[in-house]
Amino acid sequence: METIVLGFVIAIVMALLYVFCRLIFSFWVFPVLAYRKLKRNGLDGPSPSFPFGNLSEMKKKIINVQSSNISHDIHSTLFPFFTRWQHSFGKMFIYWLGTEPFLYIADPELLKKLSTEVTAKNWGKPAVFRRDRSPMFGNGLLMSEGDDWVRHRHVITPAFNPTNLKAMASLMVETTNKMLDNWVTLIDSGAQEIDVEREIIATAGEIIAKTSFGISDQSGRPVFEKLRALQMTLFKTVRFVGVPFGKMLHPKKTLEARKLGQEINQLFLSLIDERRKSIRGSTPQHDLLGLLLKQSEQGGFTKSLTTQELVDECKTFFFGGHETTALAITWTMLLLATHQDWQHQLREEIREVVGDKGIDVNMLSGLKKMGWVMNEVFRLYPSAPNAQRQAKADIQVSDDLSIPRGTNMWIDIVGMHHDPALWGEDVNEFKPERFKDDIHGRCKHKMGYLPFGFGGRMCIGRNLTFLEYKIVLTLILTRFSFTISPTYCHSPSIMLSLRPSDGLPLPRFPFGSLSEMKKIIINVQSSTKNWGKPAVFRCDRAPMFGNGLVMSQGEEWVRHRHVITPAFNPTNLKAMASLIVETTNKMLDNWKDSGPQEIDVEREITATAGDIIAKTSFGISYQSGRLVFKKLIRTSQMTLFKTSRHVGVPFGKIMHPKETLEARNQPIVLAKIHQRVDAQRDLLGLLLKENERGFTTQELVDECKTFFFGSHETTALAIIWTMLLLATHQDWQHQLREEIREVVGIKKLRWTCFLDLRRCVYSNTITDCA
Ligand code: HEM
Repeated sequence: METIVLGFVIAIVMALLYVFCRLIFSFWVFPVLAYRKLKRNGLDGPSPSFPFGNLSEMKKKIINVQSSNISHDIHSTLFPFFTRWQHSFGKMFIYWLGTEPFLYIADPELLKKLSTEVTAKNWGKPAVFRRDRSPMFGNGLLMSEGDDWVRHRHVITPAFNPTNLKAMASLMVETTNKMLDNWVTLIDSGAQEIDVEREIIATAGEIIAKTSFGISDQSGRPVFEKLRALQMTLFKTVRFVGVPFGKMLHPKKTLEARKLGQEINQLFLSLIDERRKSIRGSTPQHDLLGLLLKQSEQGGFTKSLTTQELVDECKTFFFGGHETTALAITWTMLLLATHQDWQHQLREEIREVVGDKGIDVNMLSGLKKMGWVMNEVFRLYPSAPNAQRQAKADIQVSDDLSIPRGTNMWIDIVGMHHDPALWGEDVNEFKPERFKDDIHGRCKHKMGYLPFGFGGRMCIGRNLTFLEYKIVLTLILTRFSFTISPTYCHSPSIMLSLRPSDGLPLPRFPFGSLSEMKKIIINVQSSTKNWGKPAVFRCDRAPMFGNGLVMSQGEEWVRHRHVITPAFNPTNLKAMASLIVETTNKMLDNWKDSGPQEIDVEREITATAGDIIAKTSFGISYQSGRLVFKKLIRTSQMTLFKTSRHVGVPFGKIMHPKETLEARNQPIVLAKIHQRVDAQRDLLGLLLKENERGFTTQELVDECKTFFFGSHETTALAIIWTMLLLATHQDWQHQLREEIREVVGIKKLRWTCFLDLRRCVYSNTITDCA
């Protein structure tokens, strides 16, 4: 017995020793050996500390620089540590992400030598990134290595042949026009600003969903929302990539990323399943997914992809295929807004090349200047700011430089694109003419300009990007012109890709046709989005407003505002007018019939405004509208604001348990929502439509409450105060009545000055009031 126990203990001790040794070797011995080898080659770098490497220094220095002065010198603000280390150690040095040494490269000559030595198949990707980014890209083309990479690339390449790309053009035009029509509606409806970055990303997403996966905006939207959430989880938080057990420092984020990754996998799995079924029944589609499936079913062993590989490719293309292009267009809008001469030149070019006819793909190559602008935008603001590699074998670069197997490399694309030694002293200036007669933009080294990577692993989607970029920009420039607001704040940031950290909102702007251009003001300062509401009020007033538009913040607010704005476009507003007249006349008839006794005007007008909003925004009857309204106002407002409460005091609500419970009014609103099944174009109709696309029922309830309260009482009070002021300023009352008589005419006024109101809430002197 003792021998068994002893044996058991020894086995455990051995196992623990083995795990310990492995950890020591993985996190200490191997990285240090690789580091020493690199140092022997004369490479140096900042001193690391165990186990964070140089991370603490890197994180400390990342400041989100916001400036009203638009400087394109973004390398020194986004990567100040790289700029500093470059000064000390040159364009090639070693730095550490946790316990992983990285060879930093901003030297095009070294890249050239590496590309000649190593074939695409023999490049690996740093294991630390493959693991970290796996919820997003899995083992898709971007992350795969060796023979796997060859197989994937072979299967995917035909999807980007010119015939397939051309076939995508009409969908691109259609989807972009839909976005631009929406801008017009938003402008007409008085929207204060449009977040152009968000709009363009959504449109690029729709384009990739339709063209590569043959799915509608509606089915693609959940994928994008989850991908976006995943991107936020992975790249917006301070994380410790490369630090042993670094994920454990953020267990919540790690689990969230894993969960989102799995949910996205599930969405794609069902998409793939559906397509598999439909392929058997009908002719296969020639989009990316169609090709992947066809190859997988007929391609034989060398060409087929497993279902998991298919899912990973879908994720890679969904993400990689829309955000990068959308960001390039967004940065272009910013640069054209600050360089009106170029905006003008491009518009002129479009006029000459495309004219008033529809866009023909064959014409796009004639848009030469647009090509220069595109290249210059890719230089100054490359959507993919860096590339990573891992050496799969020792690389003998030169007699005195050998890069050992397993070395991770970080290729600083932004660094090279902003290097004055390669581009000259005007490196940080927007000068598209650099690319006039030279596809490398007169860069002193051909490998100094790498917006799409290099060698055999160059971006597979670049031709799709060129096509989409030119189509979208042509349509935007044809319908809109734009300039920049003096309050613009420039703050590029990295969230895997290079983006404006606060989006690119345009405040309401007029639009014109190609022949009649007007100014758009670009206000890239997203102050509205960044305003929050005091938490103490958000919590206290939750029964009344929930997290509806009045109380929502940040991205949530942008999304809600975006959904709701179309409900207030002129067509919808006009349609409300007859209901407003009818409901008001009903109230006035009631006043007339009420005899000489007093009328509480405040109560009457508030109730009528409530009825109006019930009918016009929620399409519900006078009676049911009144019920909701009464419940909301009398319970919430009276309970919340009429009693003396202890807002801001910890557990203050416990001091008023009755009012607190009474203020919860959600069920009545929910019941009303459930009754609505029709598809009207009023506010609730729009919200319900959005509900099907991801607006939660709670958000729906909160918006209904917000609008029920916010939209009737405020207007009613304005009318009531006007009545009081007109009652005390008879001259103005008279002038207004005269004006109405002139403008509207006597026939349309059913009665003026008929009522003899003895009392209203604020005054008992109002007489002859209409
Ligand atoms: C402005 C647009 C784009 C930019 C700046 C861009 C940039 C890049 C860069 C720099 C790489 C090389 C990464 C590396 O070497 O580690 C790359 C690879 C890749 N890109 Fe793009 N890309 C763009 C658009 C697209 C589009 C539209 C798609 C797909 C529809 C796409 C899919 C991919 C894929 C799958 C790879 C991996 C290729 C491989 O390793 O074989 N990209 N891209």
